[in-house]
Amino acid sequence: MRQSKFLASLTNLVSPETRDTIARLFLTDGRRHWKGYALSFVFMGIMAATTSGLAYLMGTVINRIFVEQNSSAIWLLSGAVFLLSVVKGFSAYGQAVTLAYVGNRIVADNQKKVLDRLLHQDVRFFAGMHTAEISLRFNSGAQAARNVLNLIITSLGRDLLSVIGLTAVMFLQDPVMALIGLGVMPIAVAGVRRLIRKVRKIFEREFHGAVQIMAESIETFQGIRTVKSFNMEDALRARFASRIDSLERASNRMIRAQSQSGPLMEALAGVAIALVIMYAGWSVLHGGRTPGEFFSVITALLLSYEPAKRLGRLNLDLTSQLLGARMLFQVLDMKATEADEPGMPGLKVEGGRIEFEDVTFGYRENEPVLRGLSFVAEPGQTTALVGPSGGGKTTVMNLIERFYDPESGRITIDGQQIERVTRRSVRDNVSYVSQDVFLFSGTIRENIAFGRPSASPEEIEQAARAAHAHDFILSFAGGYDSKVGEHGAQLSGGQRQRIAIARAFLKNAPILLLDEATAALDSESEAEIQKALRTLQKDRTTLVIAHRLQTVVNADRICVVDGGRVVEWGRHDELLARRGRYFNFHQLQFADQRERLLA
Ligand SMILES: Nc1ncnc2c1ncn2[C@@H]1O[C@H](COP(=O)(O)OP(=O)(O)OP(=O)(O)O)[C@@H](O)[C@H]1O
Repeated sequence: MRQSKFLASLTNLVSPETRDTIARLFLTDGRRHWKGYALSFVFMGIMAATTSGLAYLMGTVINRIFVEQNSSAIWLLSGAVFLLSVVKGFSAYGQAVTLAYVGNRIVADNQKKVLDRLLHQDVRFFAGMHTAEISLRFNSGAQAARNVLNLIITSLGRDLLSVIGLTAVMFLQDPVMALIGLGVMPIAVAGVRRLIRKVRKIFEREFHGAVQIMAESIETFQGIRTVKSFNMEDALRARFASRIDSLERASNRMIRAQSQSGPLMEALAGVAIALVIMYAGWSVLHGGRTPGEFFSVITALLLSYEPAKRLGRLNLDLTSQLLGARMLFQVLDMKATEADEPGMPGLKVEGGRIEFEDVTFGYRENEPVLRGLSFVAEPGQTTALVGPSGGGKTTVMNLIERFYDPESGRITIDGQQIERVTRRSVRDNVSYVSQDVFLFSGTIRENIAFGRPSASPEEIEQAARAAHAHDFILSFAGGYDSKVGEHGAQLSGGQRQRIAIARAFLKNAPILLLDEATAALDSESEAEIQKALRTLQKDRTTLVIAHRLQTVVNADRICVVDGGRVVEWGRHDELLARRGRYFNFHQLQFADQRERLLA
């Protein structure tokens, strides 16, 4: 009972939240690497013992050499001091390297875990959190876990053991002097606790400021063409300057708050040393004490000053790191929003017939985008989705890919409801070629191989030929190994699309989702792409968001999507004859295109 009270009083020094975070870190990363930590603890023990030994020897040096004038002690004692210093140096090295190895492993492990967690999140999650915040959590969170553990381990190992050893030396030499020297410690601890809340608040603000600057800078550089063509540089410069300045002010406030413990510690150490000098001076001069004891205590006190200062600041230094660790845990604790139920079967595609039955879906609650949408895309045929902007065409594609699931209604492929099979199997059977092609920084070869990472160079080339991309790829000096630049910045729009088509050829999935480019390409490029797409569509169930009349005219079925429903469907001529929505839509587009041709 008494012991638990004692423990409670000790743990009351920190908040329950802090306690839980630390406990979790020790039980996970700490436990996993206990051998490494134990080894570094041994090194730290040796360091503490040698430091204390050095302080103890100081007393002997003064008494033997200076008071007793024993010349043989000179060699012995200087040899001992040298030896202790060498051992201390090596153990400091061992401790630093061991801790760094364990720490780097913890960072690497946590980064892998965070990445895994993030990859299990659905598209909705990424739409809700900025890339900058995700990457900051990814980097600083993982580092914070290491920093907390290392701070605590070094404080407990090196600093606390040193303080204990040096305190023992002080007590051995003169208990009264020791008590005077240590009497100031509780005041230091109380002083530091006051600063913690302040540091925490500033850190939170600093983190949000850093996220904002990172987010805006990413957007600025990604959208650099827009920035330049609208002459937005000056406005952006001013906006960045004010954000950066306020982050600078927050960092300064943080340093000020963190350093406020400095003057307090220095003053208290000064008081302790002055009191020891007063007492010791008096007792050496009048009380028959030897100067060696005095020197030993002063040396121990001076040596314990740095580790004691670090111990006093531990809680303060931990504050910001603990917040980082908590952010890490928030990511690690996220439920996988894309987890398939255990034991779910895979999708088995025969023809690839897609059916939407009365599907309702909205990205936000009570804001339906699809309102009871139904249609069928027959196997091996091309079904075109047309309709006004914002009508829900891309949303249909998103649901087939299972980026989102419908609120009600059923989506089936060959009779199997896609919500009842694994996401992986659905995506394995679907190729999506969108109008905004995403290329990863790397080579052209790597970007095509995204369609099937195990593909051989011959298969990659075959896919590129089918996509009418082979010739332009060879026209680059590096051929297939040419770099595409970040997001494919070094390729034209038409070239990027042909790379995307090559990816789809390589993937060879039975279902093809095609989001036709709206942007006008030059006619040669356009013709190449059309040819490539025609080959790609052969024998696949193709669902195409059509912007071109040509695609619509040739489609086996056209579905007019408006207001979240399919309002008309049929072949081109049937729909024209009906003189309904499609007819109007077609007239509008046709007139527009005629105008463009005449211009
Ligand atoms: N990620 C999202 N979060 C919230 N709303 C979205 C999201 N994506 C689309 N929407 C909304 O859903 C509606 C349908 O969008 P969708 O992209 O499906 O239309 P679309 O018919 O493909 O249009 P377009 O022809 O212009 O590409 C729009 O009102 C749009 O604002």
